[in-house]
Amino acid sequence: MDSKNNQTFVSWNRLKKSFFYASQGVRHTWKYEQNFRIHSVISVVIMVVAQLLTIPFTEQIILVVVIGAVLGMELINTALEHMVDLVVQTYDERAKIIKDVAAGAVFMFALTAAVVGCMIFLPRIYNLFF
Ligand SMILES: Nc1ncnc2c1ncn2[C@@H]1O[C@H](COP(=O)(O)OP(=O)(O)OP(=O)(O)O)[C@@H](O)[C@H]1O
Repeated sequence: MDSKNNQTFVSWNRLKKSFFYASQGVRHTWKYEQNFRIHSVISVVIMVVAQLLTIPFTEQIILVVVIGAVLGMELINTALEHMVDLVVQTYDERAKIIKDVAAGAVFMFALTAAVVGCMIFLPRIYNLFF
């Protein structure tokens, strides 16, 4: 950790370190969290299909925002799980509530993303066949 006194407006070194630590967090989550891997792969597939179906740019932006929200929520959920495990080593009803509610938040985001995906893709897929 370098000193935060004597700060310049932008320290490229600190910015580089921030990206590095953040990427380590993403890598850790990718390695240990199955849901994150599933959501990431689905996200790539969705964006590829959006290109193939030539979905308008504004709707693609909506997809990117929704996908980013789901993946970001997965990362926060993972951080919360680790924080709970750090503090609580035994069964605790409050730990259960924290983990379950955080998982519920991911679920809500994923559900919202699925609804948005259906609203964008279903009419196009329907038009392809009928
Ligand atoms: N210390 C605890 N006390 C009580 N219940 C717990 C505790 N730790 C985990 N649980 C329960 O087990 C569930 C799974 O917790 P765990 O930490 O294993 O998450 P996980 O299986 O890794 O979840 P995910 O697959 O989303 O990463 C929690 O949602 C919670 O209901």
